[in-house]
Amino acid sequence: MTEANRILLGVNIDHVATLRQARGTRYPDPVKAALDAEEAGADGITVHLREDRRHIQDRDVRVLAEVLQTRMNFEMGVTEEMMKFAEIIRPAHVCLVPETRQELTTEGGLDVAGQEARIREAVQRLAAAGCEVSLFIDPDQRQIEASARVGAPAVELHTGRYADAHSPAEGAHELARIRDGVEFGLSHGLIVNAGHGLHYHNAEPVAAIAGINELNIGHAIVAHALFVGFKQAVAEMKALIVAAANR
Ligand SMILES: CC(=O)[C@@H](O)[C@H](O)COP(=O)(O)O
Ligand SMILES: NCC(=O)COP(=O)(O)O
Repeated sequence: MTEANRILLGVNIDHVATLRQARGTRYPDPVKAALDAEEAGADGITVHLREDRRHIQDRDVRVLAEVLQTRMNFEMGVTEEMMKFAEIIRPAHVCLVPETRQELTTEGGLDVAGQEARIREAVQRLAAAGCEVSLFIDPDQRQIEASARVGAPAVELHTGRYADAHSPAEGAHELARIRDGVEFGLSHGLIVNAGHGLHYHNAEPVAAIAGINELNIGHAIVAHALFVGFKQAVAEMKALIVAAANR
């Protein structure tokens, strides 16, 4: 019997909170979504506490830290406010992401190469708080090398350009960049995750890349959950990526 290839699914619940914040209600509760996701096979829960608090709120993160059975992947911008918050919450994983106020969603990867001293200091502070740090970067050799140099144990490759490709040729080109990035990251001793913009029709080729550790997927799961329920949406995505990783 051959051993199955392992691939983890991190479920991002930000957009459950987006729906709640649209009306300032108490529902839908991202904490309930997180617990349902765990029951349905999520390996971790991802939340992005944005500086403008457009979706996830501080309280959501505090409650999740107390109730999650799996682990939290806390996405944050590299600001002193977020650093202090993470040092209090001490999530198992912290993913450092670039953030700009006006963006609709995270537009590109973190420029680690352009600010190594600042990112190194953040990685060291978070590691001292017991967090495993990953850096959300474009699949770019220069950024991967810089991520290894600053001492991050993991990177998450931004799959947005692949997801937004306008033609099959562009999609294939972006997928090849991700595949090369995974190989390059592994050769530098990094744990390599990926995510952003992945959905039920484009996640399989990424999941099939050998050596990839985890996919973080949110918007598409939340959208599908409207029609099939949260647990079913998570279970379908998990089955899809596990099958792709073992094909
Ligand atoms: C960093 C990242 O890719 C996720 O946080 C994703 O962007 C979901 O949050 P937003 O849709 O607010 O960007
Ligand atoms: N880091 C990517 C993530 O958490 C999920 O992004 P998306 O699936 O909501 O685009």
